[in-house]
Amino acid sequence: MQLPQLFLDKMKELLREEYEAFEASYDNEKAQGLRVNPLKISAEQLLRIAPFELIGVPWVPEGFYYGKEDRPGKHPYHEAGLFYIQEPSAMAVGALVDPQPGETVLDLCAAPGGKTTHLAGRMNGEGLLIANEPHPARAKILSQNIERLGIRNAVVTNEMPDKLADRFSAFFDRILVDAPCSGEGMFRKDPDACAEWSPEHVTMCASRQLDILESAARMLKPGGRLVYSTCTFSPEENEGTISRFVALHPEFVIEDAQAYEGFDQGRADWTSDAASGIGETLRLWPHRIRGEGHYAAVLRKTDGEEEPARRKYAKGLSDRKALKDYFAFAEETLVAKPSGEFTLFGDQLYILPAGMLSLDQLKIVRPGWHLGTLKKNRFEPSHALALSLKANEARNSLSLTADSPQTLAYLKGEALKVDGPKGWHLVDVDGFSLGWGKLADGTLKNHFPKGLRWTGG
Ligand SMILES: C[S@@+](CC[C@H](N)C(=O)[O-])C[C@H]1O[C@@H](n2cnc3c(N)ncnc32)[C@H](O)[C@@H]1O
Repeated sequence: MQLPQLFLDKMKELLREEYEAFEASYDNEKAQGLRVNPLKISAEQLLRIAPFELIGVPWVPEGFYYGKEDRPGKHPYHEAGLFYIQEPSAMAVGALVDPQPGETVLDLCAAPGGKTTHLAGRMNGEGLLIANEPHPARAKILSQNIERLGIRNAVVTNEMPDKLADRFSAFFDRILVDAPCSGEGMFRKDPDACAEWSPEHVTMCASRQLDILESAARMLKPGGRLVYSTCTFSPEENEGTISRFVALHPEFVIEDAQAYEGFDQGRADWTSDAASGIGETLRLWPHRIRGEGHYAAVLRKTDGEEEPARRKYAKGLSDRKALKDYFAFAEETLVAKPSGEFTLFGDQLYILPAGMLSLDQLKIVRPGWHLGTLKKNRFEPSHALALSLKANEARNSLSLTADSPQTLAYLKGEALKVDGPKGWHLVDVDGFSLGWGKLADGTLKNHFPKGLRWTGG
């Protein structure tokens, strides 16, 4: 592939004796990975049932390489949210954030959701996860991935970081800034990143990264953890950005990020005025590990303003009479009824994650766990609700197997001939929910979303 000559010249000067191995890595086969979704299945179980060969990624227990010929993204298990296709070096970042169940966590540059879904898996449905993405179309894809993975406790916002910071000052236990960058580690995957590259673009990215970190700093609680990552190699956007940030914010210290065999350290000699501790940050190189490359820094906020004494929290619906059709649906269809603070966005019904602040004046793509639509005199469950349920959590289900023609027909949006009681049925593949169908007179009407339906043979 044709890489920008100025980029190659720069890497040669930086990497010296390692440069040849770095350049040669572009001719190697691309490492392809998937990360198991613990909200649905354990790694051991996926290894037992997956029809493709999976080999563990050494630095994350949830991560696996799959083979060149395999297409896990085109398997029904992908539709059931059992895993997320993710570049293996990117998996190191979620592990560094290390969120715990019950915490308050922000993913500030989140689309398409590789890291958000990793964080959500580690939080195990407990606590509040806010995933933000300023580009509207990308925020929608992020929201769809949250839905497919069955995540209940995430809110998706579509804001610029400074606008969020005005609402969420000193609010989060952990924040991830997976910053927009010049994408030098994406050149093999994304030809646009290669075409867009220029020294000026690198400088522009570095300045934007510092702005984003400024907002992140305001939103972190004292004692909180901030993880910064990029998929680029340029020192300006890595050691440079972090050193400038720490110089402006003495209340932040760089912590030792856990390195695995093959990981390299941040280079103090690649930036002027390197922050103390820059050598504790991580560089992942495509010629040293099986992955495209990444940079990551872990910082701790040691001091700063505490949470404001008074906060405005999001309020649930007080008039539950408006939800009578939903309650009737839940009674008839669900074994365990979702509980929490209900909220309506137009006719869309959600449950707010506990501890969510007021959503007023913010652009919200997903205010929480999406239950469905209040229609005239009836309730229609959402795809998100289906994917967040275990097969045995619905009173009626239709169990299919991955290789059955009915599964393919269902994913294509066809109606199925089925015997059983009238009403909503949760369709599952090998015990993992896939979507809804509504049964009447021996025909299951297909409610797999139109935009997700499989086309072709
Ligand atoms: C490296 S990507 C994030 C990848 C994502 N974390 C994942 O793992 O799937 C950076 C994201 O930041 C978004 N972005 C661009 N400008 C931004 C800004 N000023 N503030 C926050 N995010 C921004 C981009 O649209 C892009 O989706």
